[in-house]
Amino acid sequence: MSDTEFSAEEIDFEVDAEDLPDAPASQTPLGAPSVIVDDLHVSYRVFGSRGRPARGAAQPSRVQRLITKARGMDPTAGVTEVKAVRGVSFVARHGESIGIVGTNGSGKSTLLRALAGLIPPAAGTVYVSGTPSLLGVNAVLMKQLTGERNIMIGGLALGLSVKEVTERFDEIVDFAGIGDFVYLPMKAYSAGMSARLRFAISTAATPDILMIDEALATGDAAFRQKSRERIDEIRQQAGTIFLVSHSLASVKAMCNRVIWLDKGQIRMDGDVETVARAYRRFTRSGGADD
Ligand SMILES: Nc1ncnc2c1ncn2[C@@H]1O[C@H](COP(=O)(O)OP(=O)(O)OP(=O)(O)O)[C@@H](O)[C@H]1O
Repeated sequence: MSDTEFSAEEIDFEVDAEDLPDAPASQTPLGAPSVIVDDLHVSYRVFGSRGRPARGAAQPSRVQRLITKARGMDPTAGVTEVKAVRGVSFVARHGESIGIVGTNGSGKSTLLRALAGLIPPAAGTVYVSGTPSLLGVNAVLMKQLTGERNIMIGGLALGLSVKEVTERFDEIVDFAGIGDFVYLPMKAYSAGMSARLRFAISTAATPDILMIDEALATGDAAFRQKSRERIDEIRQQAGTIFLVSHSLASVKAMCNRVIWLDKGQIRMDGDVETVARAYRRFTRSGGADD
């Protein structure tokens, strides 16, 4: 779950729309399926929650109750199951760039993490052809280390060799536009600088399947333009991109298909114009159904 909360009014529909022409029709013919999602369900189990457990929620076992008690928590408190993704199915192909939109809590980040294999499905299956990278180095970047060290760690985590990271170092720093800040600990970076460096590292390896979660929310028009070009390059090399974003402008600029999630289910899946129009209408009506 992202730390950031957005209300429907805050969703940034028009940001830099003029700077970002809509994504051109892909030059790359769509290839074979890269990701097949078949009736995927993902749940979180929240322990120690009070109140009535969700219908069908598992009761804590004797061992779980003992652990809860040993931790000084109320052993009678229930286990609540949050069904974050409920029966999602779709096929993504090489060469596609898919935006995932939906209001807060609709399950976008959970879906992405499940596609990347970071959380196990409660039911259903995800088939992946290629290596997924969830703008992936987030987990390994360490704020107390310099950008330079983080470029090496992140590059290695993405499967590059030390030699390859060294060769691409200048290019990554240039792309991120952080100059000599690369020699300072990342905790000294602004949110925008960190986001740009993360993007630069994550796309240094041309992943087969690139998943981006809200990473482009920060960054000026020039950086967004560069990111878009990089995403097009990856797409042309027949990669698949998933972009979770609250900004319809980013989705329109970077994607050629949109999946709209609502309460953990696919509400609409189709071309950018059609889905964006319907989603905009939905959020402007305060999230009420027509
Ligand atoms: N670690 C967690 N433990 C328990 N519940 C969680 C956890 N992460 C997410 N959830 C719940 O799962 C549901 C889907 O959350 P998720 O973060 O996937 O939605 P989202 O569409 O990405 O939301 P946002 O736009 O706010 O980032 C929400 O009800 C959320 O409260």
